[in-house]
Amino acid sequence: MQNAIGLMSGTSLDGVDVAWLRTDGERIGEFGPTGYRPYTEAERAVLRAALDDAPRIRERHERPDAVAEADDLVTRAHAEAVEAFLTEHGIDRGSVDVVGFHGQTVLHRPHECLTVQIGDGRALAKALRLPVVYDFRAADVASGGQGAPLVPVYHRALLRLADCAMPAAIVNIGGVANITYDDGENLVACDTGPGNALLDDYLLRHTGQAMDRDGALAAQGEVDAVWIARALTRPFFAASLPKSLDRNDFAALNVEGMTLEDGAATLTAFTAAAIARIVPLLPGRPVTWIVVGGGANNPTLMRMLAEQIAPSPVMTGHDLGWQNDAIEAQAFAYLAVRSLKKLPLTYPGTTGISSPLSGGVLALPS
Ligand SMILES: Nc1ncnc2c1ncn2[C@@H]1O[C@H](COP(=O)(O)OP(=O)(O)OP(=O)(O)O)[C@@H](O)[C@H]1O
Ligand SMILES: CC(=O)N[C@H]1[C@@H]2OC[C@@H](O2)[C@@H](O)[C@@H]1O[C@H](C)C(=O)O
Repeated sequence: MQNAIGLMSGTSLDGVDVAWLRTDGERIGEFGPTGYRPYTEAERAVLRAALDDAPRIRERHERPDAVAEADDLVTRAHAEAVEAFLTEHGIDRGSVDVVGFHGQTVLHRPHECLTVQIGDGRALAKALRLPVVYDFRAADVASGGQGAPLVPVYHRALLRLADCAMPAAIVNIGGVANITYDDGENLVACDTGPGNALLDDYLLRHTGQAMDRDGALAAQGEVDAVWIARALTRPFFAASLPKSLDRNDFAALNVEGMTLEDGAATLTAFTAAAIARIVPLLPGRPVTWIVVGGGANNPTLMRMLAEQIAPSPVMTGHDLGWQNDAIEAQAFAYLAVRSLKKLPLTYPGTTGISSPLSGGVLALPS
């Protein structure tokens, strides 16, 4: 078993999640503390500017304009996050075997063999004086895979530990939402559509708030079912599995003519309806549904999803005692250990590659 620290900066652009995990890359030995280092408003503005400039990237190592500034920022924020985490929890640096560093995705176009995660793994290894595994998506995309989602293999380990009724589905609702389906034999996964990013962006534009906290606005609005039916005609929803998304693939959809409450309700319901849309494409109908990620903290979204999935009950990871907001960070700790052991990170059912594939790049501190 190895002691790993996982780091995730997700598509919500809210901050860096940190998690400690003990694992041999197969089984979860022990969960540890978790941490969070939020981005400041100024840092978020730089990351948003990087998302705007990233579509100019043609080769994955290019860092045009704001992307270069964001690259340094992401490395620095992660180094700070780990240092604070080690201090806060009294973790001896020498006891950490590896750090799994996802970085920040600024562009994801697997059909063009292009996925870009910024943040410098080698600089982070040097700053932390620890081995760092980074660039988890590149090998998969280079082999013709979607390069996402990567968490399914960790979700499978969580399901085994929880001993859930099969088939089971874990739905992660971050900026983008994704699903892992596990029936004990098949491991199937894909992105499902928007998670919270469309709603977050809408709230930011209209209220200056970063999110619809506790789904309060959406709870007061009316869902525009016609708008949702139209949005669901986009080709992504009819496409077969596997499939993945860039954060901004749905950014052109807007609810600008609606009241603020109706717009929030409609975008929230769109996330739920898009998740339900995946069910007929899965090998079977899940009997266990577990929601993880920030979206699980939004009761309006949870209610709308439960309506879509009924009669199966929908739980959150909290209900199972999981550290719900740190699961992706734990996943990158787990994937880092798998990478060191050259175990597969991705499978034909999760990203569409032809055979199970390892990935990640190791940077040593010196
Ligand atoms: N109390 C809450 N009420 C409503 N929404 C919430 C609440 N807490 C978190 N969220 C939503 O969850 C989002 C953060 O989710 P999460 O941390 O899973 O995203 P992420 O790490 O960017 O994920 P990913 O990489 O999967 O896109 C916030 O931006 C917000 O939209
Ligand atoms: C390209 C990219 O960074 N995708 C993210 C994003 O956020 C959620 C969803 O879209 C998922 O596909 C992925 O993140 C998680 C960690 C994953 O790869 O499983």
